[in-house]
Amino acid sequence: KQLVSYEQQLIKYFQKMRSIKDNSKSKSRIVLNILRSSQRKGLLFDYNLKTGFILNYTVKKDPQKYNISHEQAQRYSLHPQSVVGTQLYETLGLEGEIGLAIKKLKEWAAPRPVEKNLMTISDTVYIKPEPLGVVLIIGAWNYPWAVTIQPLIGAIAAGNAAVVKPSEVCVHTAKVMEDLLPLYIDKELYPVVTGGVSETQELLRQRFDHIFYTGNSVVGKLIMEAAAKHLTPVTLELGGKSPCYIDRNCDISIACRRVAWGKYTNCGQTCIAPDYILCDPSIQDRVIEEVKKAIKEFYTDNPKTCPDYGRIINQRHFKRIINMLEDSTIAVGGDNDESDCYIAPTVLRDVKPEAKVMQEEIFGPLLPILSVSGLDEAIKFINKGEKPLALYVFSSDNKVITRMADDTSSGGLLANDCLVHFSVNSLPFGGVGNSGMGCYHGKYSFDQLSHLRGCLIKQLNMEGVNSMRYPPHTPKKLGWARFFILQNVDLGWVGRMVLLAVLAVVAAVVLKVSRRREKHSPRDGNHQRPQDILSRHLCHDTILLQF
Ligand SMILES: NC(=O)c1ccc[n+]([C@@H]2O[C@H](COP(=O)([O-])OP(=O)(O)OC[C@H]3O[C@@H](n4cnc5c(N)ncnc54)[C@H](O)[C@@H]3O)[C@@H](O)[C@H]2O)c1
Ligand SMILES: CCCCCCCCCCCCCCCCCC=O
Repeated sequence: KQLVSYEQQLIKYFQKMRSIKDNSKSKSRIVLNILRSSQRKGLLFDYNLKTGFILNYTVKKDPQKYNISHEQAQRYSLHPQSVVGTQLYETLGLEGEIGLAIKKLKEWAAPRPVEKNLMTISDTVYIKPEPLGVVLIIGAWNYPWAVTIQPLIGAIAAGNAAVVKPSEVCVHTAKVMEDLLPLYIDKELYPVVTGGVSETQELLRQRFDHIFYTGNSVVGKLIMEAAAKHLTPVTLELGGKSPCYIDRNCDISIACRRVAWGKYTNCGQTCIAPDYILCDPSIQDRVIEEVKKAIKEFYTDNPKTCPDYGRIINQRHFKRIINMLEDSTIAVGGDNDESDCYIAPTVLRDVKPEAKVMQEEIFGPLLPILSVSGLDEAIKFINKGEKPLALYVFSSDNKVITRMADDTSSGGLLANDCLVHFSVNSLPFGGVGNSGMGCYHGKYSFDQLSHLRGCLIKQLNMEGVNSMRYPPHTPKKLGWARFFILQNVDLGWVGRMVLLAVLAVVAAVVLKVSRRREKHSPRDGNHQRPQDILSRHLCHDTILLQF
């Protein structure tokens, strides 16, 4: 019943929207009004809740409908992962984000009172989150649901309309999104636009209120350039080489199992995969052995036939990754099959910083090991490169972890594990420097896609207090202004009222006295020494503070 009346309301609004031609600003404003009340947002989420999961099952169950074979569905349509893997790595996170947004939306969207100073003590001072308008979401192919729908959840929660542009590289997923999203969320508020680079470029020529892009740093610069033409703010979720330091002092077997999971999940095509290992040469052989053991444990002796081991997304990427092997020594794996886009989980030993595999983000199942003499050298090496999206450190010594955290910078830092920080929705997820700007997940998505409007509501009374800011400006008034502006207060409601009354009386007395004095002295005739003025003001401050 509720949904029916909600839809009727929407229809009414859409009719109104259609009558406004070519004025995206007012159109989006009307869109926003529809979405503003949290109850309505809740209803939208009820629609959305179904989305990710139905997408997953529908295509798996009925791939013919999308004109693709079961094998293609397995490989490309949702994820180059297994059916269960897709849920673990993609839709589980979406479910969590949707649940959290439903639970917290009222709190996130509510006005946020802020600290006050003496000047604003009797005013209402707060931050009002408001929608930005229409957001353009450009997704990447490697976790197509996670990186496209998760920003959409934030956009909807924050009350925006959004244009969704899935990556053309995962062509089947894009088709599925285009077909199925409109069945569960409103196609006028959240249209899906498919297509390749030229379609994305055409979209980028339009004026949006925010662009949320996930993909590589080269295209990230083009996105920012296009956005600059309209002064549109951007979130750039980029990639790069995420280092992984394994300290001598740690349980190497557990560390390597976790690193192997982080690296070979989705065949290494994960933005936060550990790109390479830094370790002392004395533990390299042990590391290789333990990673090898983990590969066997996860993907059997023959990963090619293991349903949990993925494939490279296409032959262009396959060739790019194989080329990186050229000047390095293979310690584990290395076998591959171009016709099947298969590259075995691979470990490379004694890799030099100049090696091909170290020149760009690998984004594939190759794990180079580089020697460093210890933590200092590891930190130096990391700091020579661009700031990474993720930084991993494995150690049983908390001092090592703290030093790594203190002496480096990265989008996120994870000690003694890989990838899982992505699933913690109380942590901001995003890059820094070359790995991106802005962040999302949980409340951060809401804030990222909202305008945090600073609001100060005054009354027209208490004009006497304002005399200190009106000309003629005098050192004395400045002293008072300093005091009123620089003192932060948190006295509670009763305390505020008492202090306010006292201050009003004091201000009135002080102003009366100073006006009387000004009457008897010329306006510019102030010959007092600065230190006298200062000490007098300090004295006033002290008296007032005693109140
Ligand atoms: N930080 C993150 O959350 C995150 C998540 C996933 C991937 N990534 C990074 O993304 C990269 C892999 O993705 P990709 O870049 O191969 O994805 P991609 O090729 O799918 O490109 C991403 C999007 O950019 C658009 N695009 C491509 N070329 C364009 C151009 N010239 N102009 C305008 N738009 C263009 C595409 O249409 C697509 O929608 C890796 O570097 C990875 O680390 C980052
Ligand atoms: C106690 C067992 C809990 C198991 C939780 C497992 C959660 C796994 C979450 C991994 C997250 C996958 C990373 C996806 C990154 C997508 C963006 C980059 O490409």
